[in-house]
Amino acid sequence: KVSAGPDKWSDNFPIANGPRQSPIDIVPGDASFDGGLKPLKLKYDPSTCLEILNNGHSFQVTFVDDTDSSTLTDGPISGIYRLKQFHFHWGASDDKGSEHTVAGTKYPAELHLVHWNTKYASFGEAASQPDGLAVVGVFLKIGAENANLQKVLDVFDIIRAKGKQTSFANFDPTTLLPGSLDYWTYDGSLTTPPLLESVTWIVCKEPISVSSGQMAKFRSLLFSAEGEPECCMVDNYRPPQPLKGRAVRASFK
Ligand SMILES: CC#CCOc1ccc(CNS(N)(=O)=O)cc1
Ligand SMILES: [Zn+2]
Repeated sequence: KVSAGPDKWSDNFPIANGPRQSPIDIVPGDASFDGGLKPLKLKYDPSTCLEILNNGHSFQVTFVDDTDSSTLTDGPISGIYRLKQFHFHWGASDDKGSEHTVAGTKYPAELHLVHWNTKYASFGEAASQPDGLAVVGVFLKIGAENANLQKVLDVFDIIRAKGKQTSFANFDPTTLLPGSLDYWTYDGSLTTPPLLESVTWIVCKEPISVSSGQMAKFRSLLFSAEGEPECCMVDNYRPPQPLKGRAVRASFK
């Protein structure tokens, strides 16, 4: 059975209409440069990479998060946030797919690296706190084939259907980051249910490349489980939500 789309989420998750929902349209001209923002410090240990899973609304690569081996520090946050997983959002065609937009521009896909604040005992505990999570967003732009991304796409045949997972070791998410770590940051939420308003968003200005053929591979995944009518996993992005007076800060001029 296909789950209800973003317009229906407020039925079960009233926070969908809350004051700090994500994603948003980032308008560079409205962002204020903040010289107090530190450079992002991302330190990932490939040996913490565990498995890759089709969870029915995206695919995610999960990490062992019982030590401070893969962390996000500095940037707009204080303390240590541990990498839990990364996943993507994409469209049915190259003209859409990202969750955040930049002055109305949609990218074909967006990478999310999800981290939780170690001042809390676990991801689940952190996810219910206003400073509990930090998600680094990276846009994908059509261009050269991305060899690092290809390592992830190469296991898609094994996780094609909802609920399928396979071990996935020694992958370094650093290889999916752009050359510049200039970013915009604002207070937001998870973009999928439970839509919790616990995310410090950190959206990189510079996209990484993906080829059109690689985007087609994303679209070969299924929302449906084995034995169900096949439903291609596409358009798994939430559209931009009202800013409701929030400030968007830029780490760069
Ligand atoms: C509490 C809870 C829970 C489920 O954990 C997640 C983790 C990531 C996400 C994806 N959210 S996003 N797109 O904002 O990174 C949703 C639920
Ligand atoms: Zn996401």
